[in-house]
Amino acid sequence: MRRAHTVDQVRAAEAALMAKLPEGTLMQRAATGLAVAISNFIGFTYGARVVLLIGSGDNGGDALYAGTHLARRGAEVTAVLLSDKYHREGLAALLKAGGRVADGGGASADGQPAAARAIAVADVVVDGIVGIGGRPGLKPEALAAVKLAEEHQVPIIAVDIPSGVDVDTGETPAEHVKAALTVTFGTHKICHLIDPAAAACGPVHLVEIGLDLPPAPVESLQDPDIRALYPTPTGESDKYSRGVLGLMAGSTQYPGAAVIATSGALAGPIGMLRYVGPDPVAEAVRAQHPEVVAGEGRVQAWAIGSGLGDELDVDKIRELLDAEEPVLLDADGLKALDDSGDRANVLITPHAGELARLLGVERHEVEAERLKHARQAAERFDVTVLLKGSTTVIAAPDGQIRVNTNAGAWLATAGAGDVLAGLTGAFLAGGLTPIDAAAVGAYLHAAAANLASRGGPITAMQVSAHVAEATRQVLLEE
Ligand SMILES: NC(=O)C1=CN([C@@H]2O[C@H](COP(=O)(O)OP(=O)(O)OC[C@H]3O[C@@H](n4cnc5c(N)ncnc54)[C@H](O)[C@@H]3O)[C@@H](O)[C@H]2O)[C@@H](O)CC1
Ligand SMILES: Nc1ncnc2c1ncn2[C@@H]1O[C@H](COP(=O)(O)OP(=O)(O)O)[C@@H](O)[C@H]1O
Ligand SMILES: [K+]
Repeated sequence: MRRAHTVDQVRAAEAALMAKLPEGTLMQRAATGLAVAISNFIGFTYGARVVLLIGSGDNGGDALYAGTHLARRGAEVTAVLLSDKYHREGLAALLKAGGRVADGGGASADGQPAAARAIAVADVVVDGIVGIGGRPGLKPEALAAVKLAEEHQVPIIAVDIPSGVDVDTGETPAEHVKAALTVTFGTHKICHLIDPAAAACGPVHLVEIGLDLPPAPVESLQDPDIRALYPTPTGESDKYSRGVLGLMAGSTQYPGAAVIATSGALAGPIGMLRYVGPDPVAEAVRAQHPEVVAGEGRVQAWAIGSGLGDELDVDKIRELLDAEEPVLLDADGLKALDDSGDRANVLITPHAGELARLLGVERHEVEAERLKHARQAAERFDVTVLLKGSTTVIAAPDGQIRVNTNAGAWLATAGAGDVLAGLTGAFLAGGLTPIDAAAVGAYLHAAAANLASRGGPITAMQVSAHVAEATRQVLLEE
């Protein structure tokens, strides 16, 4: 499990730990881990050219002490001070180890400010501008230094967070660093998991510093968590006890959606699938998937909505929403959602455009503030929300958040959402709660896509065809 905590939680845990340790211990732990990560990233230390962008807080202190370690091992370390306020002891240590300070203003022999020259030829720039104390955006001097690194294609390693992003929401309302690697301390922060900020982090490397943390408001499940949650059949299982899913998807307008959602559902943990829809569509489904039973009957959960188009029986869907069995509501089916009734067993799977319509806002607003809007919808409709996109945000009505970050961009292909609806519906039918079904479904969907893609284009049917192998890898790995 990857866990992300809020800034306030991190600060409280840090204060509790600092009270027990000699002064400066935590920063030394952070800086040592950071120095190792920088060395590993560059691939060598002796002679490496490292520029540190130093802001006014402890984030700059981390960078200065990491630079000190590197300078002691023969790196050419240059600090660029972006503010009159900076970590004095950190800079003194760096200078003592042979590092230097480059002035942003004063021109050197070739007429360029020394800072600009150092950045242009650096192997790596370290972003110690701001950490968890930062507000979104970059001040002009910081922005200029960051732009220069980008212009010269010098990779930036972010200390704790890419400066300029909103740490607790993952929003990026202003200019920010785009890191090749982020080295964080103690726990993940929310911006490491939620787009668009997550995309600005690059890979995130966590350095343990010994914080004792409360339960995390945002979690991201990994292989062992999926293994623990998966409803694996036992010797006692039969096709009914494994779960039967009712699927209401596809239409004469979009028959393919029914076939694709079926392929997703059959790749899940269920023992049987009942398809409910127009006869010609049911025929198409059975032609591809002869194991499917057509027509209504007893089910443990419903997946409703993918590709229904205009052929939407709103009354019927509302009846099922009001019934006891859990319901996954996707795509066109979302038009039947209203904010009345007990919906604790309902999971909705909108993309940003569909969530925008539900909330009466613009799509770009949802994309910019994904966490906020997923939470809002969960609260307002009393449902669990799985918001699709490059990172999938799952919000439960009780405030729990899960994020799935393992999807590659090749998954953005027509019909991939239908596969997800079928597959995730199958986990509801297999007995998982809406939030667990959503997390396991999204994870295995993305893992299957990665297996199918291996860096190249894929179709939705190829995604479902790889779910079994992705599942096997997760279940058998130890
Ligand atoms: N909290 C922890 O558990 C630990 C924190 N450490 C480091 O300390 C950092 C937090 O240090 P601080 O609390 O000093 O905060 P920061 O280093 O994030 O700096 C905050 C300062 O920057 C200024 N500032 C805010 N937004 C700005 C912006 N957009 N542009 C320019 N200046 C801005 C503020 O006025 C404030 O003085 C962490 O991110 C981490 O790097 C580590 O040393 C180890 C442990
Ligand atoms: N940039 C991206 N990177 C990774 N996954 C993505 C990206 N964009 C979309 N996805 C995923 O691809 C799927 C697309 O679903 P959806 O938008 O419903 O498409 P469709 O309706 O064509 O099936 C979802 O699982 C979504 O999370
Ligand atoms: K930073």
